[in-house]
Amino acid sequence: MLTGKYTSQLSDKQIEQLKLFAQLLQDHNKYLNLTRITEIDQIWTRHFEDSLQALAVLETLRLPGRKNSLIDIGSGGGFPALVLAVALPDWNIVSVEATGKKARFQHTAAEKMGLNNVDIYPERAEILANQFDFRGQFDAAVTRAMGRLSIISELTMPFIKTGGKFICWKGPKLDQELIAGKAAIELLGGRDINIIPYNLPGVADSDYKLLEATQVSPVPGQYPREYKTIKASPLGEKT
Ligand SMILES: C[S@@+](CC[C@H](N)C(=O)[O-])C[C@H]1O[C@@H](n2cnc3c(N)ncnc32)[C@H](O)[C@@H]1O
Repeated sequence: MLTGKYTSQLSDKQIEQLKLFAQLLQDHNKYLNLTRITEIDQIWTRHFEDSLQALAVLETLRLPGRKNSLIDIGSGGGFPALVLAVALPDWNIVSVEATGKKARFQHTAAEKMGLNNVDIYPERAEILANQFDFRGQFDAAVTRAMGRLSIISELTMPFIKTGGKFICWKGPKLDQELIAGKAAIELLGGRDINIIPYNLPGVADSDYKLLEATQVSPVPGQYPREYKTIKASPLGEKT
């Protein structure tokens, strides 16, 4: 398996957990369609090492004597939620995935990996975001491969506490999405947008970026709107 900056820092136990996760992904992918990436080195780089890029930002949120919390919106086969749950055993991780069979796969995988710091919800983000014990409760809300910035910010930011972080993984399309995305993030109470470029081992000409923003005030109560409205008139975009 091909390791990178973050996967090479994992303990033996964490490596065993991720090896098992890779095996489960390969086995279940045959009928669940969890990922297009099925070759082992590619799983380690494009899924595991990629998911761990958020550690650079998450480590800045740690406060002594208290458990941090993170929510992943649209986690699919478990990225980045389960990978971060392996790397951050002292964090509470919540994984939200609308498709029941993918959420069930994550449940099986988390159990087999012996993870007791992750809860998986087969639910839509825009429903959970209005529930008292989810709204504004998390130190970080993250999302990967979930679509345009102007849409995912509305689905993800309502979960973040004031002072917490919004983090999303982006590729070359970020440049086209950035003006509207920034406007959306600011409408939703986010500031200090920072873009962190990164490379993955063995991936030539990669143009990957992590976008982070700080939640400086609560998301206004009218957001998130219904999904069809979010899609029809994304925040910050001219429609
Ligand atoms: C392209 S996949 C990305 C999965 C994973 N984050 C990854 O990086 O591989 C997007 C996932 O988001 C889920 N999804 C889409 N809209 C959602 C919503 N409103 N709430 C929760 N999950 C959602 C879909 O079911 C799908 O599994």
